[in-house]
Amino acid sequence: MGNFTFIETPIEGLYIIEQRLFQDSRGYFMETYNHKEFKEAGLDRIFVQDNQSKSQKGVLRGLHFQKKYPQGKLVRVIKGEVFDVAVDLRKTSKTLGQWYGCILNQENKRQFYIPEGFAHGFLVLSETAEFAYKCTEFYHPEDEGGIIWNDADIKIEWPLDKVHEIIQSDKDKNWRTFRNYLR
Ligand SMILES: Cc1cn([C@H]2C[C@H](O)[C@@H](COP(=O)(O)OP(=O)(O)O[C@H]3O[C@@H](C)C(=O)[C@@H](O)[C@H]3O)O2)c(=O)[nH]c1=O
Repeated sequence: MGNFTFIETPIEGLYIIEQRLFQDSRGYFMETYNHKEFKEAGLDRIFVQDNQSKSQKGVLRGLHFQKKYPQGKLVRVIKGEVFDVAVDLRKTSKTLGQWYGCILNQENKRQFYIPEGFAHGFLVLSETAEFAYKCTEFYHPEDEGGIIWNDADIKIEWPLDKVHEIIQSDKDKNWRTFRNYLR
């Protein structure tokens, strides 16, 4: 039996991943990535960059993607809690424009696998959150794209009742709409 459970979501290619937790008197141990097991689950990807960020409550990062150099992302929360969202931007997908969101926190230790072709973002629900992720492509700042977080067509149900204010970068306040992206 493997250490990972891959849970399908309503959007093809998006997975919630749970790991076996080995607890003992010292604390716990878990694998967070295992190429063989991911490959057996159909996620035969090479990750080339690992990132980590810390954010205050109410911080909303996203919705980001890269155009010519799309990134698959394996994301998780080390400390705190976020509402994490992926939006299907694959132009031939039957779920184009649909979103899926999940709670990632230090207790559930869930990971979220977001393949290439999605926009990604998250809202921090705890006082602070430390977020870590692996990417299948390098960061190309000149190639970065985005969709506005509150797009009227995508209609993400952000849990805004759990934060007092939304804190964003100027870049993230000014992304285009999904309609504009489709043109
Ligand atoms: C993402 C990234 C940023 N940076 C630098 C550029 C900038 O000066 C600083 C902060 O960048 P940003 O404001 O774009 O960081 P951030 O808003 O955290 O961007 C991230 O958001 C989430 C939602 C994602 O999905 C990620 O792929 C990534 O786009 O870090 C890198 O050097 N390498 C990277 O891979």
